[in-house]
Amino acid sequence: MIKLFKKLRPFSISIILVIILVFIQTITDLYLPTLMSDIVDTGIVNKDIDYILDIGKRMVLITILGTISAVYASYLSSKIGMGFGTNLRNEVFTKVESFSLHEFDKTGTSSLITRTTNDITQVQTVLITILRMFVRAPIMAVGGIIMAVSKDAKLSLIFVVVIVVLAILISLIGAKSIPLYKLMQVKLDKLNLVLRERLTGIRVIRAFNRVDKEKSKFNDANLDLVDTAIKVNKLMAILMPLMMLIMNFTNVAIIWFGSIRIDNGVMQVGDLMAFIQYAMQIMFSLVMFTMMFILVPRASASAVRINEVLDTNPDINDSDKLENETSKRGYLEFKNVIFSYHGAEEPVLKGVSFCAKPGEVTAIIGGTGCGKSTLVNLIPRFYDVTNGSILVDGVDIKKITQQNLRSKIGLVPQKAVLFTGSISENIRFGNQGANDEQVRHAANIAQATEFIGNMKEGFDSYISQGGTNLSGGQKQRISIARALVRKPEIYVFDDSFSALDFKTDAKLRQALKKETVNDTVIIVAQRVTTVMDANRIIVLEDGNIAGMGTHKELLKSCSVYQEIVSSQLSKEEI
Ligand SMILES: Nc1ncnc2c1ncn2[C@@H]1O[C@H](COP(=O)(O)OP(=O)(O)OP(=O)(O)O)[C@@H](O)[C@H]1O
Repeated sequence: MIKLFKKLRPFSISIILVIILVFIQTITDLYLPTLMSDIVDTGIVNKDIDYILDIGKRMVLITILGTISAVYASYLSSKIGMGFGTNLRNEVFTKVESFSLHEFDKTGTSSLITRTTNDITQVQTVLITILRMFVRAPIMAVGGIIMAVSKDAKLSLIFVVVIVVLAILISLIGAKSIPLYKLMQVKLDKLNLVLRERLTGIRVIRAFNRVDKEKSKFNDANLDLVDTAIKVNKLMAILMPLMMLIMNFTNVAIIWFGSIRIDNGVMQVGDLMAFIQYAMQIMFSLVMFTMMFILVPRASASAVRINEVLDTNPDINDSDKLENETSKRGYLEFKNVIFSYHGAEEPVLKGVSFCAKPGEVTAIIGGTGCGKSTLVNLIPRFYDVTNGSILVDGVDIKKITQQNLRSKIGLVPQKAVLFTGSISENIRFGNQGANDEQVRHAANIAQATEFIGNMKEGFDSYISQGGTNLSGGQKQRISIARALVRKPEIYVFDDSFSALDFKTDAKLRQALKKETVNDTVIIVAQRVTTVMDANRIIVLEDGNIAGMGTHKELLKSCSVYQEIVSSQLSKEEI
C-alpha cells in the first residue's frame, strides 16, 4: 500500500494542512480535561465564580477551535481521498488499455473491473481514515498518557495492564480476520464474473430455460461471499463490545484505586475526573488504532491487486529501435509465422507465409478453429508472433509504433462490437474527423443506408448498450462502415459478412471492390461465394496453408478447397 501512497505527492500541501489541523484538534481535546480539573480543584473548592467563568470561557473558545479544525480536516481528507481515488482509477484504466489480449485473458475482465472499482474504493476509504486517525491516535495516546502520568503517575500503572490485554485481543482478532478479508475480494471477483456472464447471456439462459439453475449459481456465489462477510463481521462484532468492556473495567479500576488515593490525600477530585477523561482518550485512540488495524490489511489486500495491474508489463510494447517508414503503401507480408497462445501445447499457426498487395483481395478460408481469426489478430499486434515475422509496407510490425500500425488498418471483427451512442457516432469511431458526407458514403458502401433510413431518427438513432436494438446483420454493416470511414491502407474483414443475406453480401462486395481499388483487402470467410472472386485464396487447415491461389487454380490443385467447395456449391455454381 505504501507504494500506492507514493502517488499522494500532488496532495502534499493538503496533507500537511490536515496534519496541522488534526494536531490542533487533538491538543484542544487533551487540554480540556485539565481545564475542567482546574474548575473543580480551584474554582469549586475555593467557591471562586470569576475563576470558574474565566476557565469556562477558555473551554468554550478551545472547543470552537477544536471543532473548526476537525470539520476542516474532515473536508480536506475527503477531498484528498477522492482525488487520489480518481487519479488511481485513471492510472489503472490507462494501464489496462495498454494490455495485450494475453494479459486480458490472464487476469480476466471481471477481476479487472473489481480492481478498478471496489479495490480502489477500499484503498481510498482507508486513506481517508488514516488521514483522520493516523495523526490523531498516536498524539492522543502519547499526550493522554503524559497528561495522566502528570496527574497521578502511580494510578497510570493501570494502563500497562490495559494495553497488554488490548494488544493480545487485537492480535488474535487480526490474525483471524485478515485472511478472511483477502478471501472476500477473491469471492467478490467471482460474484462479478457470474453476474457479468449471466447478464450478457440472458437471452441464451431464457431460451434454454436455465433461469432457475443460473439463479441458483448466482445465489451460490452470493452466499459464498456473504458467508465470508458474516464470519469476518462476527469477529468485528465481538471486538467492539469487548473494547467497551475493557474500557468500563478500566474506569471501575481508576475510580476504585483513585478513590483510595483521594482518601489517602495524595490525589484531588478534579484530578481524578481529568484522569478518567484521559483514560477515555487513551482508550479511544486505541480503538482508532484497532480500526486501522482492521482496515489497513483489508485495503492492503486490495492494494496488492491494484499493484499487480500497475506492475504488469504488457508483453506488447513499442520498440526502442523504430524503423523509418518506406514509401510503400498497403503491402502486407507474413514470413513463416508460427504462433502459440500462452500455455497452449501446440501452435495454432505453424509456418504461414504469404503476401498481400494493394488493389488485391486476399481471402482466407478454412474449417472452424483452423486459426483464421488468430491469423488476422496478429496483423494489428493484438498478439505477437511466436516465430517468424509480419511486415507492413516492408517494415516488421514490431519496429513501428502500435499507434502508427493500427492507423493503417481498418479491422472489422468477427463479432460486431458497437458502443452506446448514435449510429453516426459509432461510424465516426473509425475516424473522428470524418464529415457527414464521409459517414453517409461509408454507410452507403456498407449497404447500411436503407435500414438506417428506415429508423426514426436516421443517423442520429440511438444504439443501446452493445447494439442490442439492432439485428446481427445491421451491426455487422455498421462495423464495416466504421472501418471504411477510416480509409486505411489495409482492410481486414474477419468473417464480417456471415450475418448478411447472399444478396446483400454480393452487393456489399461489389461496392467494396470499387471503393478499395488502391487498398489491400483481407477477407476471412466461411462461404465460398464470398471468397471466389478474390485475387488470392489461402486455404488454412489446422494452422498450415493447405493451398494458395485463385478459385480456379485451387479447384484443380487443392483437395481441401475442393472439399469445401463441393460441400457448399452445386456443380453448376462451381
Ligand atoms: N484467446 C485464446 N487463448 C487460447 N486459445 C485460443 C484463443 N483463441 C483461440 N484459441 C484457439 O486457437 C484455435 C484457433 O482459433 P481461431 O479463433 O483462430 O479459429 P478460426 O479459424 O477463426 O475459427 P472460426 O472460424 O470458428 O472463427 C482454436 O483451437 C481455439 O481454441
